[in-house]
Amino acid sequence: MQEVIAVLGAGSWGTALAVHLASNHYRVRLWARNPDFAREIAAKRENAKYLPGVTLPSSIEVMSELPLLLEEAKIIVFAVPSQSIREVIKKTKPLLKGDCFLVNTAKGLENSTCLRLSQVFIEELPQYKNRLVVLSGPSHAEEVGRGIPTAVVAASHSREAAEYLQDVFMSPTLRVYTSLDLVGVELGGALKNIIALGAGIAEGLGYGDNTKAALITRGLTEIARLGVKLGANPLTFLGLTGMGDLVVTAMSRHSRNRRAGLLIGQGYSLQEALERVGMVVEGVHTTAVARRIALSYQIEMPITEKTYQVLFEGLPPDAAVSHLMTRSKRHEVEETFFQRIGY
Ligand SMILES: NC(=O)c1ccc[n+]([C@@H]2O[C@H](COP(=O)([O-])OP(=O)(O)OC[C@H]3O[C@@H](n4cnc5c(N)ncnc54)[C@H](O)[C@@H]3O)[C@@H](O)[C@H]2O)c1
Ligand SMILES: O=P(O)(O)OC[C@H](O)CO
Repeated sequence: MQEVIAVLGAGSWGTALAVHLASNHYRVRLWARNPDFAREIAAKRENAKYLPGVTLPSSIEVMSELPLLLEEAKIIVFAVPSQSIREVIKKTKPLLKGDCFLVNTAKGLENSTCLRLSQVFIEELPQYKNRLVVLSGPSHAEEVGRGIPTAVVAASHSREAAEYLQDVFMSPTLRVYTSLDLVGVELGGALKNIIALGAGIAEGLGYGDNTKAALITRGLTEIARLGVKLGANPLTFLGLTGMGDLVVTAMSRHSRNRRAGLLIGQGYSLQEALERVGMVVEGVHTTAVARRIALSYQIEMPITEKTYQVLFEGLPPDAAVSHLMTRSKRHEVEETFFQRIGY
């Protein structure tokens, strides 16, 4: 019999990962904090609110009692929004046995501290530093839940931990690579949501594929600029958790960030857009945090800045695009910057 894996968070991603891990023959327990919601999913064998149309195999136990859920769990997968990660770690902390592995799948930065989420884990649970793995990459729940071929990255401070979780998640439909560049992997996963919001806004304004391609590629430049400053390997941003996730989030019909941007571009307020999407839109907090970091390091992030002004300062979306288009002229490749850092 395979190990028990606890998945914390019965939203779209937690549910899709639970289904995937069950198909890899693990004994999966899925945690929904609301007992009625847990009972509903268990009875229907479907998470109709967050992942309709995907059947949960009978081997997945859905529950709301955390102590029961974590009993025997060898691997604990966190799939709640980034701003809830610390709260859920704190709840989990007294129940951990010591020899389990922790997997973070949330993509964001903590608003109150500007920390990457692995830093939040390590602050709360320093003894788990080498048992913590971040799973990231272009992976929409709606596709992973249906077994559509997908490739992701397992990143960790520990090669052994990354390789262990690579084996756990790997399947004929989910290909898993490993990485030791936690900074690059986490920043790529978090910051792409800002650009996806921007791409959605451009689409909502009625602009075309050229505009989106420009936002994606120039967006990647500013993500890498900040990432390198914070210690990431620039090549990580060309990989699955960088370019890969940026492309899928900016382009996919499943993306919550793109959808929220689309609604804002069409004239809805931020609040209205979030209500209509009805699931977490990580890019909103991330835009505010990334802008704060960029200002403190004096890193130029024009798309992030304009997205911030649209979301929080009432800048009309068409004016934001116009500001970006009429910035002072420059070279595309910032040779001096990359030479300075040795690449
Ligand atoms: N949905 C995807 O395709 C996908 C893919 C990869 C990564 N992610 C990341 O996974 C994270 C979760 O996203 P999602 O799409 O599943 O969100 P979601 O909105 O579909 O679901 C979030 C779930 O977390 C629960 N939750 C929120 N706060 C909680 C708390 N304090 N305690 C317990 N439960 C809480 C909600 O009730 C809900 O069930 C995000 O960081 C997202 O970026 C999502
Ligand atoms: O649907 P989104 O925009 O939250 O994106 C989900 C994942 O991060 C895609 O890899």
